[in-house]
Amino acid sequence: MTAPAAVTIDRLSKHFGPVRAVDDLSFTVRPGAVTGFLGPNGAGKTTTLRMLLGLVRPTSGRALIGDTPYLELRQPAQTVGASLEASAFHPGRSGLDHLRMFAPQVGVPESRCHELLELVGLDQAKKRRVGGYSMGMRQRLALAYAMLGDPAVVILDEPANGLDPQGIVWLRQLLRAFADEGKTVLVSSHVLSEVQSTVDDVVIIAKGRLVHESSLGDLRRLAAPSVEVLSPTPQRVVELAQAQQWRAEPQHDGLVVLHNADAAQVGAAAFAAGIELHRLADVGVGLEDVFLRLTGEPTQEVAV
Ligand SMILES: Nc1ncnc2c1ncn2[C@@H]1O[C@H](COP(=O)(O)OP(=O)(O)OP(=O)(O)O)[C@@H](O)[C@H]1O
Repeated sequence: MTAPAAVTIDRLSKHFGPVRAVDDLSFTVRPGAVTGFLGPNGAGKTTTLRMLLGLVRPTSGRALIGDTPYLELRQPAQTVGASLEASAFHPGRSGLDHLRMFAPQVGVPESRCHELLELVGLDQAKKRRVGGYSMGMRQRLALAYAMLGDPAVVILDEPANGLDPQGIVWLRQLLRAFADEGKTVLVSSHVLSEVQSTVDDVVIIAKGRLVHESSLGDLRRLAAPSVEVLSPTPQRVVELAQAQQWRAEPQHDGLVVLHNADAAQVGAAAFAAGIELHRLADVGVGLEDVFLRLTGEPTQEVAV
């Protein structure tokens, strides 16, 4: 593996005619961690990754591996491993043939192809034509392809697509092992819940722009708890909230939603203040809600 390198996206833009697919985007991805690159469909993730890999020319800005644009890397396959399109394999060739053809370019012996096919769980299927592979098997092959040169930077576009639950656990462990080795791992997804047990850091974009960049822990802290309170005296609940510095959102028929508080705190404070409550329930804001709020996606469009 070459020396670890960070990925830097610096004021990157790509316009397709009137469409601002990526719009003045900046963020960094550090070595030794798994970073989730998140955003709803059409947010600009793939376009960003394609620019990072020199496949699309930016309208403006820079995308760097370490301090070098991809196209100027001296040993690209040993530096960056990417799987952008798991469906781009030739259907008539076997998984093994795909790796074998790529191996001389990467400068690795054929034994490395077998080693990787075993690592991704395709040992039994390596001589079968890729046309007969499932989506999950293609994802595994794409991963083997990306890892052939033991790159320091690993970029995977929606790698969990098509994987079954066991496959997702396997992928999570593999990405963790890569990060533990010091690799820079960038994984895109349009579903936060799919990667929330895998990633250390998150970069969230919407409509081509950065909306959030932090550790997953910091994102979790944004998912503050909320409580639903039903009272015959909602005004007193609002006053209590003001005194306690909770944000209150009065609803209808005596219902008030309090933010940054949990049911135990509200119950105790209402009891101490002698406020009658008819209902008290935690309605915590989950991570996915925070993601939807940040990306401006209406909740009802979320598939469950
Ligand atoms: N070659 C192109 N020509 C015109 N518009 C494009 C092109 N490539 C992407 N776009 C547009 O740019 C925007 C961002 O697309 P992109 O594929 O980068 O998003 P994404 O976040 O990867 O989405 P998804 O999760 O659906 O893959 C979309 O509006 C898309 O239609």
